[in-house]
Amino acid sequence: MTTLETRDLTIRFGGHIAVNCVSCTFRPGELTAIVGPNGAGKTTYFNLISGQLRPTGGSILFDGADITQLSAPLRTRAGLGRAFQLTNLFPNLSVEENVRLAVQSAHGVHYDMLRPWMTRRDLIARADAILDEVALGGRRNVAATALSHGDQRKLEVALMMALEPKVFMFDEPTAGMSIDEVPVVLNLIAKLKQDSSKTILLVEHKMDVVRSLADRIIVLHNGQLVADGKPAEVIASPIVQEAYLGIAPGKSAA
Ligand SMILES: Nc1ncnc2c1ncn2[C@@H]1O[C@H](COP(=O)(O)OP(=O)(O)OP(=O)(O)O)[C@@H](O)[C@H]1O
Repeated sequence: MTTLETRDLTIRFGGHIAVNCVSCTFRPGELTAIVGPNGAGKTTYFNLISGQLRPTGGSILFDGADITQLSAPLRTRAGLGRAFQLTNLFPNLSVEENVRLAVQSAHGVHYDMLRPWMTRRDLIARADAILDEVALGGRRNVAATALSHGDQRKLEVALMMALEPKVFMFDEPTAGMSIDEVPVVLNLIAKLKQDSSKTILLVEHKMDVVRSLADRIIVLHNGQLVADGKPAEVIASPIVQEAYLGIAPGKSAA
């Protein structure tokens, strides 16, 4: 079964082809790491899938439906989860308020003067559980904008979890985090993996993170898909050794 598929997905910026005819399928219960050197097209590929960019060629299928022309918000509503950027959210609201709003949105609960949201104990409990999972319970009353970089990344993950998507897309989720903050996010992703109905895509530079989490690795290089397979096979392949890890054939990877 396939949740998500890109067919010959392509985008040109002027004369430069940032993503070049990438065909790939993503399945539930599988965490696919997307790796490749700087400028390989990983983030652009993510932006195409989540709808931040429109392709110049090819198509994207989600649950069998062609979503190539669907807006980013509609893709989110359909179940494609991409970590939010706090600038697009409510930076002056507290951590707790942000998570509650995301939970509320996921359950289709809108502002209702006759029924204050505080009566929805189930949704409040869900928001509290997510805050605990991302280890932000102690920061619940802090304005999102006042969080440390690491805590902001955790809040982004919390908001994505609150929306209960079918596909989770993580773009370097631990980038810029201090060493003691990293395990919280990695453990969260590992926990998400236990739900076999979820499809997880992870763009990641750190090979130790990729090794510990990935069921499969795809490699982008100059916008093209150059390798796709089990982590051990892909890491050992000559193209990854040379193009990505910068290791001459015949030598072993670190
Ligand atoms: N909006 C844009 N306009 C023009 N060129 C762009 C645009 N976005 C990306 N590019 C170019 O497309 C190529 C792929 O960039 P992208 O950010 O997707 O690479 P990446 O693999 O995510 O790199 P990194 O690992 O450094 O984040 C780069 O050459 C980049 O300069």
